[in-house]
Amino acid sequence: MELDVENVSFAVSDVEIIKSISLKVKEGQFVGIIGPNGCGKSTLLKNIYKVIKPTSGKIFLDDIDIVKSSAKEIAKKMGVVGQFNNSNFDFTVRDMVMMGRTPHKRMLESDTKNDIELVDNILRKVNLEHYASKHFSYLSGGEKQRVILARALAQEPQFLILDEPTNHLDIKYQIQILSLVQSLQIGTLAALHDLSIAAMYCEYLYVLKNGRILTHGKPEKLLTPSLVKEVYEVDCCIYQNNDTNNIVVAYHPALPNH
Ligand SMILES: Nc1ncnc2c1ncn2[C@@H]1O[C@H](COP(=O)(O)OP(=O)(O)OP(=O)(O)O)[C@@H](O)[C@H]1O
Repeated sequence: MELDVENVSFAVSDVEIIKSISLKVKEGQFVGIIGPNGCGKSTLLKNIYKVIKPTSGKIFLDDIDIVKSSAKEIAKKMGVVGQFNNSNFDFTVRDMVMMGRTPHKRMLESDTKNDIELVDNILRKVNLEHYASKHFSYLSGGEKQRVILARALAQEPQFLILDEPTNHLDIKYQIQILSLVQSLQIGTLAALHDLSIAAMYCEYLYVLKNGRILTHGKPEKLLTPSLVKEVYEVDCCIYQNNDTNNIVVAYHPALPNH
């Protein structure tokens, strides 16, 4: 599915947090949003996954008007891994992942053999098969993050929204989870903090600053030391690793009184 965001703004008490943002995620593309803390990444994503409503603008997933459609209708197509995933209820890991099937069910419909097999399969993919009967609230941050991704995958989404999905993950799971998402070959829009990781997985990047799109492009062209300086106020060098071909961003430490 293709995401089309057109001139979306969102304001709270007349203060515009995101300003006339337009972006596209084409069929099967993995697109990243980067930018400093507080620039509006989560606010933009929340508009797209319907937690908040844009003050103006249009959001379409293929021909589905996200602003006008019901949350259940959207959940059949779009999986979401949000930033804060604390649950006040003491569900098991299996229960949490099974919740991903809800949009595809009628009220009070019980779990089918297919649902159970699907959930088992996804738990294996995120290395949580031995955690199925553990309580979600007792898990570590990284384990919780993998459960939330597993729940989104159980929705069998045709589009994914990820808000800093690798937040709590060690490097093995960062790579495992993003590779897993990449292998799905569905449209994905992800807010990411780590620029080297963003360059490794994203085909296209949008840079947000002060609630606006500052620039956008393919990582290998877009990411330059001057852009990083402008956006993050940090000096860096950027090179392509000969062994992996990955683009690597290496930061200079800040000098005292800098
Ligand atoms: N409902 C709200 N009311 C008032 N201010 C808000 C609201 N939601 C977000 N903001 C403000 O809007 C700005 C953008 O927040 P947002 O969470 O979108 O940033 P972000 O780019 O995701 O940041 P981070 O990288 O730190 O997660 C912040 O300054 C935040 O305090």
